[in-house]
Formats: sequence, C-alpha cells, structure tokens
Amino acid sequence: MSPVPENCFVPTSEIIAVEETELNKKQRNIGKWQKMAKPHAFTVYYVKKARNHRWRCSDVTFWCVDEHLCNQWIQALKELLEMQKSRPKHLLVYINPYGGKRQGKSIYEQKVAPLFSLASISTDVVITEHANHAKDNLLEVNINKYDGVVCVGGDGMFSEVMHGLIGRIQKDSGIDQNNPKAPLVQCNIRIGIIPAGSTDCICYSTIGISDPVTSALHIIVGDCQPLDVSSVHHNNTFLKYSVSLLGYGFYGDILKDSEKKRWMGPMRYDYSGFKTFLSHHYYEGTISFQPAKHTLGSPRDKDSCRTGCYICKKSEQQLAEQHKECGLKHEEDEEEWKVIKGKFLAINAVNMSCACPRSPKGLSPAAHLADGSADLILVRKCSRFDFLRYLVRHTNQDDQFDFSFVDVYRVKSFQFTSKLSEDNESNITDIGKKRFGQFCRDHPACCCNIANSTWNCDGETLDSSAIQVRVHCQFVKLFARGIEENSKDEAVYSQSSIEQLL
Ligand SMILES: CCCCCCCCCCCCC/C=C/[C@@H](O)[C@H](COP(=O)(O)O)NC(=O)CCCCC
Ligand SMILES: Nc1ncnc2c1ncn2[C@@H]1O[C@H](COP(=O)(O)OP(=O)(O)O)[C@@H](O)[C@H]1O
Ligand SMILES: [Ca+2]
Repeated sequence: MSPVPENCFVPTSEIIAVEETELNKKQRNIGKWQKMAKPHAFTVYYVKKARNHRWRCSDVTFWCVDEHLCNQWIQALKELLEMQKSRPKHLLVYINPYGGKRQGKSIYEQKVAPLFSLASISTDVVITEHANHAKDNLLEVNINKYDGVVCVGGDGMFSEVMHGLIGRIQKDSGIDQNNPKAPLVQCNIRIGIIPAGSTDCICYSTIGISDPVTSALHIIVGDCQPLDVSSVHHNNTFLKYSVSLLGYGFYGDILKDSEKKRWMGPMRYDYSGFKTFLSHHYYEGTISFQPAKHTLGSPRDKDSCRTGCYICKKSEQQLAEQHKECGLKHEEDEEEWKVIKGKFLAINAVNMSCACPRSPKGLSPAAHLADGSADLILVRKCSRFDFLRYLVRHTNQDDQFDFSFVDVYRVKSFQFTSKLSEDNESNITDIGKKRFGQFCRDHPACCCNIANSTWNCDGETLDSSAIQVRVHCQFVKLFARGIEENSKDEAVYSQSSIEQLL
C-alpha cells in the first residue's frame, strides 16, 4: 500500500467519502505501476483547510497490487465513516432563487449537490416560489424523516426556515408563541446555511467565511453549533425570532429603504446605507433591560467566541442545570431592570458578532453564539462626523465602543418604547402631535425625526416599534462549529488520523 509522496494527515471526522478507483490505461502506465499486472486503488476524499476558514474537498488515491488488501482498506474506512453518527444522511433543502445575486439555484446545483452526492447524502429539494413558501411548507412536512434542513439564500431565508421549524415544534408541543413567558421547546433539528444572499452574516459569523463549498462540507461532516435566539413580542403578540441583528434607527431605516431597491441585489444596502447615513435621523425612546449576570464574558472583552468556546460551554452547563432543577421555571421577573431614556441614532441588539464580509469583526466582536445573552449597543445622537468614525471602526482594528456616545451592555432581555408611542398612549387626543407627527416643529432643520423608525429583524422589518425581547439560550442548532482559531495550522493533528492507520 503506497500513499502519494506528500504527507497527509486527516482526522476520520473530516473524511468525506471513500471510493474504489477505476484506473485507466494511462494511469496504469505511469511510474512503478507500469510493471504490475493489474494495480488496484481507492480514493479518499477529505476536507482540506485553506486560509481564512475556507474548506475544500481534496482527494488522495492509494494504489496496491493486492485486490483483497485494497478491498479491506475500503471496507475499514467505510466502517469508520459509518461510526460518525452526527453526520446527516437525508436532508430537506430549500433554495431561494431570488436571494442575493439570484444565483442560489446554480450555486446549489454546481457546488453543493455534487458534494452531497459524493458523501451519500440524499436530499429532497424545494425551490421556493414565493416568500414564506419554506416556512409554510415546514409547518406540514414530515420533518422526522430528515436529519437536517438546509437553506440556500441569505439571512432572510435562514430566518424563514428557522421560523418554520421553531413554529412547527411549538405547535406540535401545544405551546402558544404569543405568550412572551411561555417555556418554548428547543429546536434540535440542525439547520445548514448555504450562503447565497446579500449579507450572509449568520453564515459568516458561525463559520468564519461566506463560501458555499465550505458550508456544504460543514454539513457533510455533521458539525453542530447551538445558537441563541431572541423572541420578539409586542404586548401579548408574537412578532418574530431573531438570531443576528435586531436594529432600530440606522439599520431599520437602511432595510426599509433597501426593500424598494431589491432589483439592485446586494448593492442596495450600500445605496440605502449611504442615503440613511446622510439623512442622519435620530429617534427618542426608552430602553429598559435586564443585564445578563449569568454569563462570564463582557462585550468589551478582547477575546472572541471561537470553536469550543469556554463561555458558551459554561452557559450550556447552566442551562442543563436549570432544566434539571426547576424544569422550565423563569426567574427573570424578579431581576433588576435598568432604564435608559434618550435620543438614539441606532439601537442594535445582536445575539452574535454579526461579522460579515462588509465588517469582518462585526457589530459586537466579542458577542457569543451560545451564551444566552445579546449585546445591546446604544448609539446616541452625535454629529455626522462622529457617526462616520463609529461606522468606519467596524471595518478596522479600532474599538467601536470607545466613544462617549456609544454604550454597550450584555443583556438577557430588553424592552423598547419610542417617545412617539409613549406620547400617543398618554395623550391620544393630542391632534397637533398626530397631525405634525412627521416633522420636528421646534427644529425644522435638525435631523430629529418624530416618526418612528422600524426594527430590522435579521433582514425583515417589524410592524411595531414597541417591542419586548427575551434571549433563549442555545435554542436552535446549526451545521457549523463556530469560527476556528488558526484553523489551517490545527487541522493536521488528530488522534484518529489515517496516518496512524497506515
Ligand atoms: C464607511 C463604511 C462603513 C461600513 C459599516 C459597515 C457595518 C456593517 C455591519 C453589518 C451588520 C449586518 C448585520 C446583519 C444583518 C442581516 O441580517 C440583514 C439581512 O441580510 P440578508 O438577508 O442576507 O440580506 N442585512 C442588513 O440588514 C444589511 C445591513 C447593511 C449594512 C450596510
Ligand atoms: N421564491 C421567492 N420569491 C420571493 N421571495 C422569496 C422567495 N423565496 C424566499 N423569499 C424571501 O426572500 C427574502 C430574502 O431572501 P434572502 O435569501 O435572505 O436574500 P437577500 O439576502 O438577498 O435578502 C426572505 O425573507 C424570503 O422569505
Ligand atoms: Ca449570544
């Protein structure tokens, strides 16, 4: 048995497939194999880790003269693969053909489907025909026959699939999602994201790159990354779940404007971003929150959440203990609320860093994927120039929280009410306020906007500006492993490497 000359160490957990190789005449007539009557061979397809968290499918072919020995190797390696119990065998795939640059279908067919087939994963594929197609379909399909659900699209498409799955599970368990304090049932079926959208922040923040082949390989090897999910309510009405950004003011206004420019594709965000930046609107309101005392980290930490994160593991243990001790009891009501009134350019609540190609470190670089908390970032009224300085820091190494007009808190729940809705509630008959609600009567030239902004919830707008939000620790699971530290160097060492077998 003779491997290719170059050394190659591969953990069995990162072998994609093993196949007998048919050698053609040309191959048989090279090198020393020329002298052998009939060489036999098998090929091992494996994950090759490249720079910047990019994964590729590579292969190595092993040749041998003894057919029996060759078959034994194939058999042994296939048995090892069978032992990888976390790998999916049957997947349900939803493709949004209109997401991002409208390449979802070709990305799936050309880059992902061949890999799934190589890894013997069978699929049922649905190409969506309208918004909410995937969500509605998930409410009726037999999900038990699948080992996971894959969405091909952007954050909006992921959000749709997640809502379908969570909604389905709550419905099957008789849980009323409209009750903000309802003990929700966790979603254990994993979701895979093949990035083909405009921002792809959820994929980027959980894998470290927005790349369809890398994501497909994380699905094939059966990775599992829990994610915190925020539930958003208006009084006793359920509005949405959020995993990445819940943003009011700047990001809400960008989204609202950009929806009208969908034809521009991902560029719509640059156009609307620039426009919204120039408009420089701020919004008055009251934000109340409960600090996340259970989690070990802080939003100003220098270290980021990485694969096997200690802080997320601690939260997982706490969650398990909570479930053991008091079932699904809630202690949140008794804990202190901090109240902040003010004029804000942006209010951003993020359950993860929200890193994406536009901002590789994200809105909150030290936020954790699965610690049961969100980072609440309050950007108060400031000059346009200061706001620009703040934005630019999302793209370089400088600390974006080191400004007098920016505050950041790690929270487990929060509420927001705009001044406009407070005023309307307290004085509903004040006709003047209602009639001139769109303008600032005192300062016509200033940028204050008495109208409400909208919430941007993972790329979907919310109808209500007054919301109540609660973070649910590790509520859904992804086919991901978090961002690997120095992934390229670490990849080569493992107890269970093929090299040991050879
Ligand atoms: C002078 C240069 C300043 C650049 C600042 C850039 C900061 C970018 C931070 C982006 C955070 C993104 C958070 C994620 C939001 C997505 O959920 C949402 C929907 O995504 P998709 O469905 O894939 O379209 N995307 C947005 O809301 C767009 C934000 C655009 C920011 C310019
Ligand atoms: N076939 C379809 N036609 C129109 N909209 C769709 C379709 N399938 C999904 N959608 C909706 O498109 C929205 C945006 O999708 P997404 O894949 O996130 O693209 P983008 O990143 O460009 O916003 C999602 O909210 C989803 O509900
Ligand atoms: Ca979190």
